[in-house]
Amino acid sequence: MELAGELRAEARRTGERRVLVLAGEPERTRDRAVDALAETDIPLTETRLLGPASFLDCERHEQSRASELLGRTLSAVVLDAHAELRPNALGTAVGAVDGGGLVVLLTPPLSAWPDRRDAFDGALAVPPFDRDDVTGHFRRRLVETLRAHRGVAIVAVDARGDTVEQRGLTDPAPRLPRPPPRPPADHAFDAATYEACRTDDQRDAVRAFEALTEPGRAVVVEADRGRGKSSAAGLAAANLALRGRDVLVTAPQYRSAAELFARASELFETRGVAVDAEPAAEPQRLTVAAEGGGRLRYLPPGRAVDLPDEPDVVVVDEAAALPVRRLEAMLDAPSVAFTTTVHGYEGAGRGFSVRFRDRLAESDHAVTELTMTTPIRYADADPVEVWAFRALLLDARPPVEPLVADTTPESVTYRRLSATDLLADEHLLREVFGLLVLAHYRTEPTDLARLLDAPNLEVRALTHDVEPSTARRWSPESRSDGGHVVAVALLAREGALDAETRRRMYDGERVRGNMLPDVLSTQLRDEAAGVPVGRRVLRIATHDAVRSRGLGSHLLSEVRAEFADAVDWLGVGFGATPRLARFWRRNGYRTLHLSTSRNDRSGEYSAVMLDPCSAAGRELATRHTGWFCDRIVATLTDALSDADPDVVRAVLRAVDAAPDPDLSPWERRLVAGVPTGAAILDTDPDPFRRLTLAHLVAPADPAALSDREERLLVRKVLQARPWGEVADELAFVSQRECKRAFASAVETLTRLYCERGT
Ligand SMILES: CC(=O)SCCNC(=O)CCNC(=O)[C@H](O)C(C)(C)COP(=O)(O)OP(=O)(O)OC[C@H]1O[C@@H](n2cnc3c(N)ncnc32)[C@H](O)[C@@H]1OP(=O)(O)O
Ligand SMILES: Nc1ncnc2c1ncn2[C@@H]1O[C@H](COP(=O)(O)OP(=O)(O)OP(=O)(O)O)[C@@H](O)[C@H]1O
Repeated sequence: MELAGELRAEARRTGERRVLVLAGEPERTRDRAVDALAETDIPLTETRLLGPASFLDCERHEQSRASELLGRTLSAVVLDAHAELRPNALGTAVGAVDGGGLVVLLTPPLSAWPDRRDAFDGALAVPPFDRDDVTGHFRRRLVETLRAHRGVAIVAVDARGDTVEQRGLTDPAPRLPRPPPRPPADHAFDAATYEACRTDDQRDAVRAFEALTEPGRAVVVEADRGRGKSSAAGLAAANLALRGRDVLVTAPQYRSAAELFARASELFETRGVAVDAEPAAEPQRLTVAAEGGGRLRYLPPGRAVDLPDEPDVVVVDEAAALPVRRLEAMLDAPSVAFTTTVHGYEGAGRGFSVRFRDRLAESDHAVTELTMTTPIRYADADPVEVWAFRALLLDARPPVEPLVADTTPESVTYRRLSATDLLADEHLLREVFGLLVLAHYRTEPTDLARLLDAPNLEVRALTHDVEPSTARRWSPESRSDGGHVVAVALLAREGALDAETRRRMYDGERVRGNMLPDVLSTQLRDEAAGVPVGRRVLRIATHDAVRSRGLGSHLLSEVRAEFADAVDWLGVGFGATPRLARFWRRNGYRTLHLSTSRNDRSGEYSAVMLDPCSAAGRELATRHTGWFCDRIVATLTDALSDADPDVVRAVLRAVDAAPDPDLSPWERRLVAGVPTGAAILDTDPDPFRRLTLAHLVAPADPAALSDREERLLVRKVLQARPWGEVADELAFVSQRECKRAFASAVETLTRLYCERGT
């Protein structure tokens, strides 16, 4: 097959990538792939195979282990999709191939592929659904994009021979090589640094990093993958070290920061600067040998948060992958840089924006922000990037702000969007997916497949209808009524599980989907929790230009109106923050559980809340509320002793109960002795805990205690923290002062809860 050689030649000439699809029976396409690669000059050392069969003499991984390819620079990746296609593996495969390289995709005959159910589809079939309930929309759309996009060759392979359906050659006019960037007009780092930059974007990023020379600065660089942000940080970090700064670098794995260290080492070398490197294949510590020289060191995030040896500058690479709590800890350094990937082939992460932006803005650091767009590893106009971004919706965005700016709850329409509706209208699909991406930590290509094909998921949205003057032009086949998506909710059907599934779940076996029944039956030991049926709000997001206008609440009330007669409960599990807990409470959801370990990604404790809709739902909620009230005090002094007091307050306030402190006569005398200084908490904290719980869950007078008094009760009484620590945290001038405030709070609680009926 000469086509492969031609594709490779064109890819090399243009610095772009090409895709070769070989469609047919597994063995035939595998044989063809071997021939095709042999026809190119790509060595097997620069080739990887993703799939179950070892038919090429190169490194091979299962699709589930595609992440082994992340950050690699390869000339060819062969993805064998006969047994299954995992969308994440497709994204990762494309992302790992450099300009000049080929992605080879082995598939069943394309016309039949969408209707076949494969192993990945099996994973979308969560109980009580089975594989036949899964649809093939994602793959149908994928095939359409393969057929429609430039740079994609399709060859049908069958017993009669090969049929080239499309050649994938684009015959581009020769392009002038990109001129190297010139140093900026004024710059503090030397010219050699700027000469080492590959693009104007990278130069601008390095220039922005100059700010870190001073304390009190923060620099944020956002880019899609492969734009050279780690390298920019490396060039800057080397300069800071040359100026005597101690630069601490952290990243989820050293692998990501390795490029940063590589650029820094190269710069030291070109400048002829002697460095002491840690003697290892991958030096993680470089110290400038000259007098007054600084250093560059890597520490994993868990150690970096303590800022050992008080670094001058901290560089956090791939910040979106770290929990917000860790990012916050870095703000204690004099200057900090954060680089984050917005659209990666393996998924888009907006965690950084979602929760950290506000905290950064509130910090004392002056913030400089920058975006890098020009790719470095392949040419700017690479058609394979265009195809992959479209096929996997990696660049989906919500509508631009002016289109939605005047939205109100009165101007919107509630819409039930089926997968067919979404597929019929690419704009609508992009807006829905874009909103989900923008508002959440991590959205992967697999999430798109799930949205389009999983039988247990439903999409509900609010659209804002546009005035004719601002309405975008609709293509003739578009079936949308012209509204723009301003809020979206993704709902998962859960529960209604048969006895056998419930038993397996209760015994600790993992049952896909069904997160709330799973938590309630396995962890909270209630086998019957899987009987009622519900809808879990898997995600909800409002366009950030129109938040806090009641749209999220409006969407939830429409969802309730639609489902109240059909389900036993509506529910949610989310990384609890005070604002979010308040949002759910105001919308009628009530706490049943607060997890005892932090979520890996958000770093928050997860809350489970329910809004019962039927007698069975109410029964479920009532018994779990009771158990929650019985255990939460013990958990707060133990596993949850470090939970944020405002999270604890907000989560307790959302409990649907009125716990009775029920103090014995002796306990009342103990509590009554505290305001006068006669008695102390330590004698028996238990009655104080019951009083505090009663007040935080169902206050007799919600304004009786100040926020600070309530935090003090959480920290000291519920979480049993030492007086000194509590006094410091709550900014009391002394422990005495703190104890006095405690005595006064106890006096209020006594008045509210102990004088009744005595
Ligand atoms: C299962 C889950 O999806 S949980 C995660 C929820 N989603 C997110 O955190 C994504 C980002 N945030 C958002 O998209 C929105 O802020 C939503 C969906 C939380 C709320 O939507 P809105 O349309 O703003 O809600 P609405 O106007 O009805 O209610 C506002 C209340 O929501 C809460 N809220 C508003 N903004 C935020 C925010 N950025 N983060 C958390 N809570 C918020 C507050 O309690 C707010 O009340 P306030 O304005 O008096 O402080
Ligand atoms: N100035 C440079 N000099 C030499 N190589 C560079 C330079 N900038 C980028 N590169 C190369 O381009 C590729 C991408 O760069 P880098 O890893 O810095 O980008 P990134 O935006 O951090 O990407 P990722 O998100 O994939 O980690 C790397 O292979 C790197 O070696």
